[in-house]
Amino acid sequence: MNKIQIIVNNGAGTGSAVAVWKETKEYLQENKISYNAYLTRYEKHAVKLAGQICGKIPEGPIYLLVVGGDGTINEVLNGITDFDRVRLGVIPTGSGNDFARNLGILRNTREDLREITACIDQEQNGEKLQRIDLGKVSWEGCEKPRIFGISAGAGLDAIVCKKALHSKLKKILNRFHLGKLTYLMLTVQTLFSMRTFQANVTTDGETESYENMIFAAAMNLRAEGGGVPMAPESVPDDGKISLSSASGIPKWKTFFLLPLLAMGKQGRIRGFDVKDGSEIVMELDQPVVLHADGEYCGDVQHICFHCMKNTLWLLHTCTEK
Ligand SMILES: Nc1ncnc2c1ncn2[C@@H]1O[C@H](COP(=O)(O)OP(=O)(O)OP(=O)(O)O)[C@@H](O)[C@H]1O
Repeated sequence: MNKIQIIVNNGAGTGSAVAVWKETKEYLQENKISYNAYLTRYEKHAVKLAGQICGKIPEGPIYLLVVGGDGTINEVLNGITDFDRVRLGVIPTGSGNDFARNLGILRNTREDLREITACIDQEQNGEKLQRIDLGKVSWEGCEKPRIFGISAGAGLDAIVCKKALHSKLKKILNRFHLGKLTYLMLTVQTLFSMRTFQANVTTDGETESYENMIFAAAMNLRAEGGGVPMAPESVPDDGKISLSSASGIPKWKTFFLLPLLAMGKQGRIRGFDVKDGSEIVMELDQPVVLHADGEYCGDVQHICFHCMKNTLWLLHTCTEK
């Protein structure tokens, strides 16, 4: 069996990452499981590390664990060069952990590791692992399409993600485990200050126009932003992206509807819409902030979301949450 490879972001989350990594090492040593660990040293380092790991294991499955949050997982997904051979395990240590939460990955390190090692044994015994879709987003002038595990999107949530990346408030509130409050505060502030936009959305060849759009989130999994179910019916391996959008709703009304969105009860509200497709193209009337798994991509007008069906093998037995 190839050794387990582990990419660790010790700076993820609210300070618990170091303790989780210590517990992970203890578990692996107790169970005599050999591994190579790589600690991320700077932003985007995990992209490079994932690529190097794929390159140095010439054959057989690559058992790759990520000890980190959604940003680190996104970087790893963008660095993997051989999805057919990689089997990904996640030990969540971030502040949002939407990837893990959506897939029902437990937030108990030892339980997570037991599941991961059981999946490796399962594969060694010839049993199939679970595979999920990934999303890919490209835009005008992008050097390389960006892969996402959870979601990518334009408008309100993307602007909030961009602001949160450099938010001093988030760093302070994170210390008190109140990071989510930053998102709430930024969402309300951004909702009232942002310009809405017009969008032509083509879903698998069928075009629809939306006036005064507030956000459009292309969901690979069900929820983003710390568990907000933007696409409550989304299925992780159906070969489809769900584009969840809000448009034509007065901002004051949207403000009062946000709690319903947080509860996944937006289904029957006029102005909220979910469209499923394997390829979704958006043409916007002005540059709008775009994110992929919470990472800022650019201010863009032409966006293409594509579903990479059944691309990622997981070292988890997923229960959709
Ligand atoms: N040594 C490092 N120094 C500075 N930044 C780093 C380092 N290692 C990783 N990073 C950056 O930290 C960012 C955040 O990490 P991560 O997403 O794992 O944690 P998080 O933001 O707390 O989690 P979540 O996204 O689930 O809320 C990543 O986008 C990555 O680029």
